[in-house]
Amino acid sequence: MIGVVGAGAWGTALAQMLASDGRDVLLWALDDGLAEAINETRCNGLYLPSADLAPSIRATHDLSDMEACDILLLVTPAQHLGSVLSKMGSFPQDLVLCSKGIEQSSGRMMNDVAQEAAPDAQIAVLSGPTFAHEVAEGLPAAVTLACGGGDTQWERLAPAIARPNFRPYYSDDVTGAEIGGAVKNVLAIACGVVDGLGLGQNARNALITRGFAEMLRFGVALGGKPETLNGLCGLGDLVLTCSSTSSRNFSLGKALGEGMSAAEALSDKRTVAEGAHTAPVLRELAQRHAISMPITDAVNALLNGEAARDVVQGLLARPLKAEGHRAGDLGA
Ligand SMILES: NC(=O)C1=CN([C@@H]2O[C@H](COP(=O)(O)OP(=O)(O)OC[C@H]3O[C@@H](n4cnc5c(N)ncnc54)[C@H](O)[C@@H]3O)[C@@H](O)[C@H]2O)C=CC1
Ligand SMILES: O=C(CO)COP(=O)(O)O
Repeated sequence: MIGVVGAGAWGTALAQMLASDGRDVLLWALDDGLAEAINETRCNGLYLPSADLAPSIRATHDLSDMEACDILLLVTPAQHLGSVLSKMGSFPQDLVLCSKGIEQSSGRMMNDVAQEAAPDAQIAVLSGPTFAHEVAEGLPAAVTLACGGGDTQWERLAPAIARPNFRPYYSDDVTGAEIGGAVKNVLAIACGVVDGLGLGQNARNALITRGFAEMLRFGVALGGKPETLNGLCGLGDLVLTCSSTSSRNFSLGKALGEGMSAAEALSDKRTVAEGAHTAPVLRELAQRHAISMPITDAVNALLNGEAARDVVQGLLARPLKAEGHRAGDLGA
């Protein structure tokens, strides 16, 4: 049986997608009341109210129930993955990371967090342009499934996860896949700001393109492959998240651009805008590796309370330079 750890919007949507052909799915919810409500009403009213959940999904609040699963999809917010895994007694062979972020307290990617908790498990990363509500509706989507265990892990996971409208593409680049998902959330905040300030579509697409250059510089410097970042979990997810108010990160940026204070915009604690948590640690890592990431710096300035117009002005006033970059080039 396949298990999904985390019953937010994405965990619930993945459970619904996996159960679409009648297969059993066990969904772990942090909140006892939520697990009960899902089992009784077939609805996750807190995080994905629009979906009428399939009968083969069963929710539980008891993490030890997840030990019955032979594959676990991990879908907690990035900052909570370590604490949830530390409460689990044993793990199956395959752990599939679906969270998008970097652990603030340690600067570690989710892969390192999971590998420490479960040293014998093989880690894969599922990431791509996938708004939860669309996947839950059964609309077509494609993702990168980066398998640390290579071809043999892919052969186990692909048939367990693929469905007619949900297409995983194989990669062996766990690092690149993780970096794409984590960095695009920070860049989506910047694109939301441009929208909130009414700066137009030219500006937004300039920011997406220059943001992608940042993602590529950072990803390659940390060991990811350019072709991974050019794919669904990098460019694909960046374009989706930077173009729609369905994104919590884009919406957070938009609110900042419209004049809301960072403190107020961050006060919704129920749903997660991962970019706000990843931005400071991403900046720290970039500085440590001497990688130029001006848009990431700008998002940090915004989250620290600097006025949106001043931050944008600062980006536009940077010295003029060549656009092209080579893989491995850390300069801007
Ligand atoms: N919503 C989406 O469309 C997508 C989300 N993701 C990623 O999936 C991850 C989870 O996001 P969502 O499901 O959207 O979350 P959400 O914003 O819908 O819900 C918040 C989740 O955080 C959990 N939570 C809060 N405090 C916690 C704690 N102390 N320990 C453990 N869990 C805690 C809640 O139980 C809930 O599951 C994020 O990393 C996100 O970037 C990835 C792809 C799509
Ligand atoms: O990761 C996502 C789409 O691929 C969801 O983006 P948000 O977390 O910004 O809503």
